Amino acid sequence: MKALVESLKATARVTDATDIRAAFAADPNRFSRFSTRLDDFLFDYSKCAVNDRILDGLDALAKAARVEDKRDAMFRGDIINITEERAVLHTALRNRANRPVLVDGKDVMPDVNAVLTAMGGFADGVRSGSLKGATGRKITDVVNIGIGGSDLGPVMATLALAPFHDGPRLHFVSNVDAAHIADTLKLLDPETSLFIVASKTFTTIETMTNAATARAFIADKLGEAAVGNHFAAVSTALDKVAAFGIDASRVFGFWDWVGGRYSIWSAIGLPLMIAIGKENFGRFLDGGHTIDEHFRSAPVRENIPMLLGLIGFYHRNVLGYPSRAILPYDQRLSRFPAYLQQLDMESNGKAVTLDSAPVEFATGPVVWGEPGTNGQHAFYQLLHQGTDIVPAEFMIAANGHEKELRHQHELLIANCLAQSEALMKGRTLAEAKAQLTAKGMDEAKADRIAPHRVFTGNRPSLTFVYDQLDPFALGRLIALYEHRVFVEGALFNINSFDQWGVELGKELATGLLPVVEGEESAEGHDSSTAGLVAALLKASR
Ligand SMILES: O=P(O)(O)OC[C@H]1O[C@](O)(CO)[C@@H](O)[C@@H]1O
Repeated sequence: MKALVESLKATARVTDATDIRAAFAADPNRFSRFSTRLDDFLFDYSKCAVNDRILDGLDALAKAARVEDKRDAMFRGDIINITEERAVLHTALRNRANRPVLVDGKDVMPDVNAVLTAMGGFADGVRSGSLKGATGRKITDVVNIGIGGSDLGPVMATLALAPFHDGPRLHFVSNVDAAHIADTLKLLDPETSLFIVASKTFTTIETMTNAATARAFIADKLGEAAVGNHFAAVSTALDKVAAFGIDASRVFGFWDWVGGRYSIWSAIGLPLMIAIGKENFGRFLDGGHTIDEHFRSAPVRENIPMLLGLIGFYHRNVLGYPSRAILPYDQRLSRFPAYLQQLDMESNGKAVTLDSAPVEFATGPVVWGEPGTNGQHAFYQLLHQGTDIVPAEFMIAANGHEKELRHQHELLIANCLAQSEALMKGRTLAEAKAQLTAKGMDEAKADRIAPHRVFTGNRPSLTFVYDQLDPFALGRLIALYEHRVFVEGALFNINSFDQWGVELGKELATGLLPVVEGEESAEGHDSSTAGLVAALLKASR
């Protein structure tokens, strides 16, 4: 692998692959050669520094890393999450073909379908008003209490699918900061509120603390007996949910083979289903499923998640770019960058291989971003003229939902395309100077100002185009990025499905709580931590 990467570096140096601008000038067909489609879904990677030799090299890399074998092992239900000894089967949750999927010799599909049916019944009941609060009133507000994968997916997707939202209002409480739940409870009438406690493990301190606060809110206002009508839960730990006091008929299970950050397709999607209805939720699963079928069968040069992963690896390990920007030109995807942060960084922010050895490559990059056009007026300065190169990943719908405001959508499209064009083309010193002198600036001043107005160009970007942001398109987009993370993880030879890196901070927080509460001394902690505790205790009222 290392040798193949070195050879790719050499190829990138000696060919003119890295001069994207020149590659466009030399080849009028570059777009059609380096873009691919899945129905209405278009993936353009022509504005990346690739050519056929680079892509062949990446293909060889994928073969050497046995990416396709690893992919098949995932779909088959092999124990690929080796540190937790689990299969990885979020794909079974959207297996609309209903093909048997075996875990320990048992087909999981009947259980998957049974939970989906139960979710549908519950969602219908809440939406229609047949499932009421304890005082007989219809539920108007649903509050999801969860964090990480038990929050980000439903939050992101609910915002994304706002035009399809015809169920009760949704709220999301995740942070242990009391401000989050307090600000939410202020908006609610307890008689018409339903809380969904969403936690795979049902031990996460933030979620359990917020759930206890919500429980007290209902019990205080409506009496202890009302709690049952105002709570539901989503978890793999059904015994712990029962201990919390939520009736089994309002508990929706999933399985240890669904990672938290891959769980939007499971019962964790219940709030989304309540918002948009079970039919639309089904379309969302359909979208994910079409990408699974595509990922499993398309040849590398037509396989969008495979190409996306290979180009991601190329940017990180051949060209050495440390981050990637997710730039949806779709305001309703405003939380998509945050969602991808967890998906990508919790999956591939690792330093040990599957053989428990130090990794030989730079693993997952920093993932960040904001929707356009807002980002243009904030951080795009650095994207265009900063000293780091940040590959940009643009996404845009051909059609907005606001037909009557088509001109605004056209403006959005123009901005999206202009940004990728500007990143690629840039502006030379001569062009900058000519512009200034054309406006009447004298030569000496133009010489001084022009360097500030140079854009080096040759900055890579990818663009996704879809017809319209609907449940199907969103399902596709998420599944696509899930598989990209898989491909990159396979190339890094790491386990993308555990998250031990979040444990140490959790352990230390548990140890620090009695110190912060003033019940234990800070002795044994470093002087900075002890000093900060002392300052906070002194200032606390
Ligand atoms: O659903 P749970 O078990 O409450 O976990 C929430 C989140 O916490 C994490 O384990 C990280 O701390 C994530 O992987 C997960 O999505």
